[in-house]
Amino acid sequence: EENELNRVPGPPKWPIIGSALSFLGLSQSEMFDKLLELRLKYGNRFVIKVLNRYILHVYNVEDIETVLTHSRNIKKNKPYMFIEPWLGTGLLISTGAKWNKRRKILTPTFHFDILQCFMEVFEEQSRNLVKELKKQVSEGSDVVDVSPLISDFTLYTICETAMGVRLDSDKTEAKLKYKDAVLEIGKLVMERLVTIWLHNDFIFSLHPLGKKFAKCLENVHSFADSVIKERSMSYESRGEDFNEKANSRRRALLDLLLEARIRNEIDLEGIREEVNTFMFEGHDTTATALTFGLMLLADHPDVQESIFDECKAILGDSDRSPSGSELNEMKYLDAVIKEMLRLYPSVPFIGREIVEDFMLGDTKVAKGNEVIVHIFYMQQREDLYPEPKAFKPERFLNGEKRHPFSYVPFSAGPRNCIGQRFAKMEMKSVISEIIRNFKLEPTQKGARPTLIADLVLRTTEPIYVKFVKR
Ligand code: HEM
Repeated sequence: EENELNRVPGPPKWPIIGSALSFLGLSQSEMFDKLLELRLKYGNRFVIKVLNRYILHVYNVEDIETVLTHSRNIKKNKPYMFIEPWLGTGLLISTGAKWNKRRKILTPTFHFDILQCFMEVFEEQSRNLVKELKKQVSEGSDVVDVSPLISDFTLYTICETAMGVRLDSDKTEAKLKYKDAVLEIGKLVMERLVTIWLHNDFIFSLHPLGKKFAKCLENVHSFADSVIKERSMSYESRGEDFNEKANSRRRALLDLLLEARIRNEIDLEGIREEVNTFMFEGHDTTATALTFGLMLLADHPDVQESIFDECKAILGDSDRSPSGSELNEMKYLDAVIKEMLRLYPSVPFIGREIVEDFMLGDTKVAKGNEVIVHIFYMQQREDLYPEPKAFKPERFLNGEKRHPFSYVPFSAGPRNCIGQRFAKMEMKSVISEIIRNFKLEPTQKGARPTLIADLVLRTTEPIYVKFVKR
């Protein structure tokens, strides 16, 4: 039976190698552009064939809805296997019964009440970040490379909330090594993706890139292991007290896992998988969103003033931090964050390997094929968002009707982002704190960085923002 995807347009599908030549040796930014070019050339559904794999790329809202809401096609596609040595089959990568069970164990961590308890940490870390920025500004370094500073903030926050561990100064070196290794892993994985002979695990392990990868794994894993060790020790020493109400703030995701281990629902290897998964997903995605977000704000003083006014209306002249419910009242800031994630969704595309045949309109997508959902480009379609490149938070304020799947920065359906409410609260906390203390200015008005395809959306050059004290 012919594979119906063979009939879908796309770059030439040569025997054996398929379309691989179109991608050979592309840099990460060329790769990003290539996907746009192919869409312009072949339309909102096209197929890339790599060796014997058919990979269907979709940009239509209806197609995206069909793919994301399928209850059994929840398996991640092949490239996710390249990060499996790092994250294991934790929540992001696992599938079937294992995924189901883990999602059940972990869901309570993101319950509304627990998020309220995390507020204290968001607040403290937001204040620390502002303090650090003030220090830099008073020393004359008012133009800041935002990404490293922001990713410190999100890493401290995820470690203290989800892992129950504070990153004190004695961990500075391990933290830096961890962050460098995460960046390096992204580059290595993308390079491997466009170099098909390195898809083979054995060849990769012998290649210099594979050796570098192994070194990075040591660094990320040893950081995660030290966090687990520290938390297990305090968990054991607290004994029965641990569940008392007074300690509830401290009951982090890692504690749920340690408790599940006592009930034999997860083993130590399983805990490592989830700690590695959440440490990465919980810090890098949010840092990316905030970095692009600050860049957009710097370019839009009017939006900054509206955020400032909203904060003032809710908090008056007080300089205390907003509570969880006050953050919930900040509807304008909500719309700002939505618009940031429309233009710069931290995860620009996601992939599935099809395990059960399904129909996409009149095209059968058979078991074994792969589908890529293009969040980034779909959210910039002119027919969905007039003036798609413009940063206009009002889009999300005036009750405009739009298809629910035309906005999916956190994905949707059964495998949506488990941390989305966490991320939004964290972003609101830190953006409001920054805007209450600074006016942001661009170094070059209207400039937009070159984007690259990586584990999350990144740029070829650092993003600089000028901070001026209010
Ligand atoms: C602005 C910030 C964030 C964005 C844009 C984002 C986006 C996403 C997206 C698109 C997915 C689906 C990925 C895929 O199918 O491959 C996802 C999954 C996931 N996210 Fe997030 N995320 C964010 C923040 C967070 C945070 C703060 C956490 C943890 C505290 C987190 C934990 C996860 C996990 C564990 C998954 C896998 C869920 C599953 O498959 O069951 N994310 N996220």
